[in-house]
Amino acid sequence: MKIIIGSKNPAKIMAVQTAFSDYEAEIISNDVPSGVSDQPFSDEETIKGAINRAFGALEISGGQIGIGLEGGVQKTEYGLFLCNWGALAEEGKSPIIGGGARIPLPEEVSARLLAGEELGPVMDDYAKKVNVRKNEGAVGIFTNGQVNRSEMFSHVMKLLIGQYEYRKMG
Ligand SMILES: O=P(O)(O)OP(=O)(O)OP(=O)(O)OC[C@H]1O[C@@H](n2cnc3c(O)ncnc32)[C@H](O)[C@@H]1O
Ligand SMILES: [Mg+2]
Repeated sequence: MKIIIGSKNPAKIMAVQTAFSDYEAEIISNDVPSGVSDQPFSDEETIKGAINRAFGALEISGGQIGIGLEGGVQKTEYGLFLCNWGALAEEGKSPIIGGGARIPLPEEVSARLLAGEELGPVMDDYAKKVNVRKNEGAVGIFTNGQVNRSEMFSHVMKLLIGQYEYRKMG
């Protein structure tokens, strides 16, 4: 089975590899456009990005399964929350969707996003680190390393693969 991930981000790739470790699968990664803004600003937009990446990955490399993982933020009464969504695509079928853990962002970070900046660079600046988005992620920083970005996406992957298996059982 050939599985294509619609991203070259190592935190995402690691999550997909871990999730499919019990499968005999060839896993390929490819940069695929999300078709939504670089900084998605709602669950809907983030889900759409994940689905676009999943089908885009399938189209580019012609495997059996395309995976799209997308990060965004969602406004709530309690502040701006991190949101992360995943989609699993199979040719001719409706996409399987699953969402990740969510936590609020500190006011200082939210204000910059609301002013139009992207979370990736803002996090590097805030944490005084390089490439936070490819490593522990915002979730890793704000949970003191208890849950890093790859673990968060691993959980999303379990939700996707579980639903994929359930669908296959008929
Ligand atoms: O290469 P791709 O797959 O695009 O990976 P990415 O890190 O840009 O991730 P997304 O496009 O899914 O995320 C949308 C935006 O939010 C940022 N982002 C999302 N989650 C993050 C996190 O946990 N830590 C830091 N930045 C994050 C990311 O850098 C983008 O600006
Ligand atoms: Mg991106």
